[in-house]
Amino acid sequence: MATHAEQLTTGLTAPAVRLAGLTRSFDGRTVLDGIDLDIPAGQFTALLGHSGSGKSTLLRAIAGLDHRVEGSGELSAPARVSVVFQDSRLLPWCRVLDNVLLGTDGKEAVPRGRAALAEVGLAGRERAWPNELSGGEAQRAALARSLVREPELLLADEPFGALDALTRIRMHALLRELWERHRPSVLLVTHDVDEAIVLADRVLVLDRGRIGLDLTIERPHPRQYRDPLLGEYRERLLAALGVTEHQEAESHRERPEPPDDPRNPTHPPPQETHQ
Ligand SMILES: Nc1ncnc2c1ncn2[C@@H]1O[C@H](COP(=O)(O)OP(=O)(O)OP(=O)(O)O)[C@@H](O)[C@H]1O
Repeated sequence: MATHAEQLTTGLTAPAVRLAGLTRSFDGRTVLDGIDLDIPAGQFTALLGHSGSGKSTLLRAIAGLDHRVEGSGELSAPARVSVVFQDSRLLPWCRVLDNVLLGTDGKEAVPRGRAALAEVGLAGRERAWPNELSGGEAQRAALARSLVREPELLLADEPFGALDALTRIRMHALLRELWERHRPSVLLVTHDVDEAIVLADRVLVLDRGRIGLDLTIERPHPRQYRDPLLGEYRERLLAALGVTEHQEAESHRERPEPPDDPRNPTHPPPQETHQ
């Protein structure tokens, strides 16, 4: 198993991520059971799985945050990796721009930070404190913080999981737009089948420590949430998760009717939830 330092020196290779026999156990319980996976450079991939199936464990291993990954696995990742979590992890004592610039240096960092904030729709909020931001705005700032590092690989662990449904839909559009502009490889961990199908070009299902389904979504973007041609993918993913349509609908009953085009919501702009 390569150390993360070794991984960092490997630079950008194709594929962006290559896992071979990746294994992780906790107290003798195997969570990741010899995972083989290539993620080509520039691909937008989503990872679905039940709670506790090991999605975050896999993401942490790829990010180099877990040094106890076992097995004869080989893990290569590109040099610049950014991770976005469900909570924005902004430092409360730093203004928004300073949060975005954390860990960067050089005189060009400040304009890059400002540009990243503008890209996520937070121009003018540079001097705000994190507690003055809504949940959605804080996640926008977290995305700006990851963008400023110009990542070759963006790892996102349920980045929209704590947001209300309308804000989530707007963030889907934003993330996809950012991907189209910068083309990093993306691995998005999510519980939300629709989020995976609308955003990603490939959806993986993690099941009993292995990749149980590896599905390429062949529909052009922007995708419409109610596109009947996405229905077949949805059914296959739900079947792989062992979930019925009814159970899935019950799991997020609060979800509003989605707009047909996520970039052009027909709903009035929602007020993003304050933390
Ligand atoms: N540091 C740890 N020590 C012990 N067990 C752990 C640790 N980290 C994860 N686990 C266990 O590994 C399993 C997978 O956890 P993980 O967080 O990767 O799942 P997940 O698919 O991301 O779940 P969720 O969707 O609920 O976030 C769980 O059973 C969890 O309890």
